[in-house]
Amino acid sequence: MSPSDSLPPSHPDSLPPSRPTYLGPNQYGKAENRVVRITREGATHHVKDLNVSIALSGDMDEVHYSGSNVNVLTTDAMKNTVYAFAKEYGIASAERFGMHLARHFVSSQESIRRARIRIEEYTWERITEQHSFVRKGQETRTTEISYDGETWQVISGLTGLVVMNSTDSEFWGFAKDKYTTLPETQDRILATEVNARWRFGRPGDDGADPAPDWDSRYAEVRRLLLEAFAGTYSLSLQQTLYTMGTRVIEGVPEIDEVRLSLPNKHHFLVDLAPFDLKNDNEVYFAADRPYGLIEGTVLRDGAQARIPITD
Ligand SMILES: O=c1[nH]c(=O)c2[nH]c(=O)[nH]c2[nH]1
Repeated sequence: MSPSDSLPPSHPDSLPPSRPTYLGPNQYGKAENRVVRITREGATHHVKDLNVSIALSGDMDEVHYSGSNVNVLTTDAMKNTVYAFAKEYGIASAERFGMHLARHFVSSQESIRRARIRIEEYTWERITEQHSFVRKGQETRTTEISYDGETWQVISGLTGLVVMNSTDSEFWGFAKDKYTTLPETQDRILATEVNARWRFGRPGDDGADPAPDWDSRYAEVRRLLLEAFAGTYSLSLQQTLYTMGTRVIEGVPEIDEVRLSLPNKHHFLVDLAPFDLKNDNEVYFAADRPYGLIEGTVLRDGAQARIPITD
């Protein structure tokens, strides 16, 4: 039974007798507020990444029956509260943050009797000591093998490897037309989900060439991709893509081609000025769509592009 099921429904006696329906359990709120909070300890950054869903209930008969909004705290205000609290109080833990929000809504609004805060937390592990992170949860390893009786082609890869640099990323100097509104930035979060495929130029055929050790190559490519992402001071995701591909080609002699598809997981600084709070690159809205999609192939000198462009 969800908490809302236990709420007493509006009593039919309180309605005009002619009314054929009455309002049962109800709740409302802002779902999936994606908040990323960066805390800086010198050059060492800490990340909290939450998906916060708020559901409030209380004296909400009138808004349903007559449309009167006097008791309605806007879902927009709920969203703003998440971001403002992230700045003002930080996010020590999802539980503490959720309790803080729930208490706030119930105690600050007379019409709100119950608050349910659901939080999903995405955990980030460090790639480097300071500001590069990989999201916990296994990526998917992929491979595609073709053989025509003579020639082997092996294209291996990974999908869903989510990484973030909480600094060392700029984006400015771009072309501007009359629809360009994106502000230039000298310090932004750079986050992406690495989707990579790499083609072995010499896959071996149980004959002359010994086959590569597939598992150790996979581990090596993954490590090189992460190190290149973390270690690149980025002026664009395109530049980071090229560096990542190059690092793999340089590091693994059997690989001739790397294709990367990198969605730009945008993190927008939240404007906290309306609440008299300064956002010093601390509180971000993690948007899930639309997203930039940066794709490209990096080739060893002399190699042909053979990885199909499927995305
Ligand atoms: O690294 C980026 N490359 C782009 O092409 C682009 N376009 C955009 O709006 N933001 C970004 N960021």
